[in-house]
Amino acid sequence: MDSIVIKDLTYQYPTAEVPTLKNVSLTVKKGELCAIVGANGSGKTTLCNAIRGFVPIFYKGDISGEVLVNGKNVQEEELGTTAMDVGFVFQNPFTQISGVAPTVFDELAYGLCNMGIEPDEIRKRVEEIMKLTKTEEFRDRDPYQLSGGQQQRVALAAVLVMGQDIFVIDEPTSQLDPQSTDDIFEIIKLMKSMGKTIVLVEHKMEQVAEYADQVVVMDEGRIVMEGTPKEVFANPKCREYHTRLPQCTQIALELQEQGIDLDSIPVTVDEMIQMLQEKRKN
Ligand SMILES: Nc1ncnc2c1ncn2[C@@H]1O[C@H](COP(=O)(O)OP(=O)(O)OP(=O)(O)O)[C@@H](O)[C@H]1O
Repeated sequence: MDSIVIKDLTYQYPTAEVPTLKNVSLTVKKGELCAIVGANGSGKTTLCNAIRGFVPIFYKGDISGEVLVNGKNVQEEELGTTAMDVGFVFQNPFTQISGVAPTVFDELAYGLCNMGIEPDEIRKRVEEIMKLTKTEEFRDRDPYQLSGGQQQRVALAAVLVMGQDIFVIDEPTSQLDPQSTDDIFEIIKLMKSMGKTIVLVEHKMEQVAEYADQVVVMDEGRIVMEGTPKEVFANPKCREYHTRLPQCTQIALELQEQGIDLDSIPVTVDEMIQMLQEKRKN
């Protein structure tokens, strides 16, 4: 089953002279992680905003084509209704925090309280998600006094607790150090294991190669490449779109350019190890 279906979407902001999204078509299957990559300004965030219905309902502007989320046309929904189906995580966790909850526990409970869920059920769901996301250690702390990485973990836990099936996560690790980035990807891995559908904008290609089922490369508002991480990153065309490659892919391509014969181009460290082991055997 498909969670998100985008059909020939063209969108222009009211103040822009040209469309920001041009004839974008994309299908994300239920339970899969679709990574959107591409240069700054290529339209990744605008595409995310189209999935959650903010484009055009909030931003206005001209739109043609369709965005279906769980079979519903988001342009026909009222602003905010799509949030019942799609959980959204922003680049800056500071903007995600409600500002009304004195502790991390209350922050996680806040959205559920607004939905009118029974207190016992709220407590149960919050405890469970805090355990799964390893945010228990912050439970009594003020969300604003956490580090950026800790805040981002809380932001992910706060959307996960709401129970939607689809998450749109826009550059969650852009301000984080390597350890905090790994912590965020542990939660993304957890979301995948729970069968969630994820659209992730991310510039860290090692993690994209490891976790994505589908990679979409955007350039100047168009989808210019699409496929599995291997299909996209091992294709030399990828380099034309200002997209950095996973480090091991980069090394393999450079070895090949130096005349070293490789049987395949790896996109993850595991694949690279396997390839070198097989080469040693032959
Ligand atoms: N509210 C707006 N009004 C007019 N133009 C906008 C608006 N928001 C974004 N744009 C323009 O749309 C284009 C795509 O922006 P968008 O933020 O979607 O790109 P992006 O790929 O997410 O970039 P980044 O990697 O820098 O976050 C840019 O040229 C940007 O200036």
